[in-house]
Amino acid sequence: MFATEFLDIPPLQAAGGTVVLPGSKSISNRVLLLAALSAGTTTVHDLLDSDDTRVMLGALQQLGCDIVRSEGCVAIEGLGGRLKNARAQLFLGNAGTAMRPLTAALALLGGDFELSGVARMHERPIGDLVDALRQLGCRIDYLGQEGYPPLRVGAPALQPGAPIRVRGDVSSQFLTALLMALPLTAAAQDVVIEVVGELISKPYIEITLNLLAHFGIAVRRDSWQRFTIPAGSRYQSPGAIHIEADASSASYFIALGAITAGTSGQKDVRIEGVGADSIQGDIRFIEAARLMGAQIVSGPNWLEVSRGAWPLHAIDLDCNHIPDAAMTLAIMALFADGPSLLRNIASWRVKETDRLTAMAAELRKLGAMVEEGADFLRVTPPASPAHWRAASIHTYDDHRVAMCFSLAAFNPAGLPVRIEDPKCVAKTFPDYFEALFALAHTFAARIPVICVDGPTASGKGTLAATLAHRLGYHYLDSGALYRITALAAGRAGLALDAAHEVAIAALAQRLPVRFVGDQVWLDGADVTDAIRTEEAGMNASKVSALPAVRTALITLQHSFRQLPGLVADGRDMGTVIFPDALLKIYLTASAGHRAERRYKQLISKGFPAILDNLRTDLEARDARDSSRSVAPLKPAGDALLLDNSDLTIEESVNQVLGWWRGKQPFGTS
Ligand SMILES: Nc1ncnc2c1ncn2[C@@H]1O[C@H](COP(=O)(O)OP(=O)(O)O)[C@@H](O)[C@H]1O
Ligand SMILES: Nc1ccn([C@H]2C[C@H](O)[C@@H](COP(=O)(O)OP(=O)(O)O)O2)c(=O)n1
Repeated sequence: MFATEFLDIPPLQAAGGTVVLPGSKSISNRVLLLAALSAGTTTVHDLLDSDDTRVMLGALQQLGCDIVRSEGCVAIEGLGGRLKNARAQLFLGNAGTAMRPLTAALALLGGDFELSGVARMHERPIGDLVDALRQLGCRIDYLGQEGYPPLRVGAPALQPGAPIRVRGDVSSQFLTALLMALPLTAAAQDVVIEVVGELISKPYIEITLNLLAHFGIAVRRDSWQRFTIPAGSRYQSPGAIHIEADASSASYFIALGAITAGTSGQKDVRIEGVGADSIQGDIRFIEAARLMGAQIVSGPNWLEVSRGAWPLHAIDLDCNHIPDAAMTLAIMALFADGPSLLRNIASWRVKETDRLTAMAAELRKLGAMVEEGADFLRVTPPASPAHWRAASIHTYDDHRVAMCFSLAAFNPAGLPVRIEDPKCVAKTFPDYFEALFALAHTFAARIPVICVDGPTASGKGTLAATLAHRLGYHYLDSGALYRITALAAGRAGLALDAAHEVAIAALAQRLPVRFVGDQVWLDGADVTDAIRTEEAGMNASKVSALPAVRTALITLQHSFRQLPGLVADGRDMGTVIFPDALLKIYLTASAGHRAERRYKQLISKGFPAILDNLRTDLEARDARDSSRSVAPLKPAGDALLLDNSDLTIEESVNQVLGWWRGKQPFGTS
């Protein structure tokens, strides 16, 4: 997951390959609650691991539910309709799929509960559900603003009998919450729910009914107005259940296939985990994508998508049946041959954020003309590539805003897109950007590189690794490659001199090296510490002076240039390996400072060190690195010099991040 302040996505060119999608949030949280209410143990396979499911699991545990996780599945021991803990303070984050159904279930089961969430959750209405539950005799009090969480739930004085009326035109989650909870009161008589007003998001109700059937509750539905839970209904665990992948998440990859030409190796985008026969309403996004020109084929649990019409066809569509996935249509509209109208999407206003306003504001930043109505959005794409803008997309703590706007990186103007707070995707798809980058392709020249070159112990590694961490970029420690080569040569019995240049270069060419987090593996052995000694550094300096060795390592170094970007440190990153890098830093510090830093570093790691010797050695290494014939250590002509003798690490990092921001087209957001 990218937990950075922002993620800059370089201009993307093409996409192809297979993505395996995470489980559906809607199905996951429904199944968790139903499993908890049931008698018996339910083993849940492919459960989504995300913020919202963690919130639900945490709440169920607080209520006394036994939950055992193992590889690929979670076992829930059902409470059989009786809570073990009837007092709890439940913090439910921003998970509507936890707040609403838990409110209903706990209000019927009775106890002393407080349900709260993040600030945005306290702005999301729940009054219609509370009103419906109060008709039954449930005791629910508002602890803040009337009609919104946080709530206190007490013991009910249930008066079953009359039909329960609930509004259906604000959020279908109210009806879902009642449908999932009311079987608790249906032991002796039928329970009837009547929907007041036009029911929105019907497909989500279909998911609820489908899952209830899995758990032994056969709800009778009369049109979309009246639902009857038959007397004698009892939750019964199905034993094991598989969670379908999230059809709303599939929308980003369906759109990806529709707007991109395939890569040379792979024509289509293949999506695994969900097929056209999914029980999720958002799967009907397929129809909308086809209307816009996408070519889609499907089989059991998979979809394959490729570009058909290009540019895409503009559409005029009632999106009430696919409220979440419709956000992706708004981004596809940027690539259409005229204005697209997305209608009947008023529910966007009460989601994670006011999505109508948010989408309009962010689409405009990209250069689109957008008309925002009470319940519609009209998107006119930028008139030509020159009308596109490089935008920093504010994401409003809304996972879907972050995910759908990433696709704007395929703009024809070749502009990057900045996604602010990219970790908000954790709500439903923590590894979304990794999945996107695994399929997306762009020219290497478009993948940004920051080079940090300089003498030993100037702090290159520290600076480069920190920059990479802060930007979500890959990190190349090129010195490590020379250190590993020297180690491998030594282990092969080769003297590190010109006489063995060809043999050492041959070793370097097929270096069996793997970087795993902070660890370095050579041929199956952990060499992380072995390459960090001063002797290893000196040996690296020796092999690095051999021209054939340098040539042998070029391809390996270039292979680190991957989406979304790279920070590389060494001696010749800016001069030889990545001469087109957007930002080149030449980092220095006085020999005295450097010797002292290295001394402290070695001592802290438990390596013996003598300060004077270190200084002599590093000056010898500087001299060799700077005077060799090939790729000598020197600043690139366009490098920015940074002497950090008197700077802290944080000051150096901030200085370079400031330079980096100054080179981006997004302004200083
Ligand atoms: N600006 C700085 N001020 C003080 N110490 C630093 C600074 N930058 C790095 N260091 C410390 O100096 C030591 C050497 O840094 P390192 O990144 O390994 O250097 P290099 O990669 O250039 O050899 C580390 O212990 C690091 O914490
Ligand atoms: N791009 C590079 C990186 C390192 N080298 C050589 C020269 C250096 O003395 C050794 C070791 O580099 P490394 O960056 O690991 O060394 P320091 O951490 O700066 O002490 O490798 C090189 O020639 N070119």
